[in-house]
Amino acid sequence: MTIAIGSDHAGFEYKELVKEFLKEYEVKDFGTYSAASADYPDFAHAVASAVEQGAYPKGILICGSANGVAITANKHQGIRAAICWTKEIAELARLHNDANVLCIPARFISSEEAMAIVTTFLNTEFEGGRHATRVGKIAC
Ligand SMILES: O=C(CO)[C@H](O)[C@H](O)[C@H](O)COP(=O)(O)O
Repeated sequence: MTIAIGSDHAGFEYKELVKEFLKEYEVKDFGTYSAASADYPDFAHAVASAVEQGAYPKGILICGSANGVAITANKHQGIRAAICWTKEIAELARLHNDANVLCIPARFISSEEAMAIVTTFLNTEFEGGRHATRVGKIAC
């Protein structure tokens, strides 16, 4: 599985750690490529578009609070981007919401917590059933 990843400057360090951590995956990095100040929509739209078009099954976006990248990614019809700050929330985002983009708040969790969230997000399947009915009603 190839994962799409992107961040702004606030998420740059964690993005590099996630890439290192996900050695068993291929990772397509949509930037940013340094810790210099950058605008989160540039990277969130790039990752969201790639996932929406089916080029990658899942994406990971990282900024300071995760709000900016999540708000941006969720503008895309085919995207269900979830802000996750614990692995339990990440598990529910997959089980119940079939989230296809994980949004990590780098300024509010440790790197260890971030890696646990990534692992859970990538290894949890959608539960379907009543949740599929609800997910089907999200698009407007
Ligand atoms: O988009 C965000 C908040 O909604 C992210 O947290 C950004 O990383 C943050 O706004 C960046 O802030 P900075 O003061 O420019 O570093």
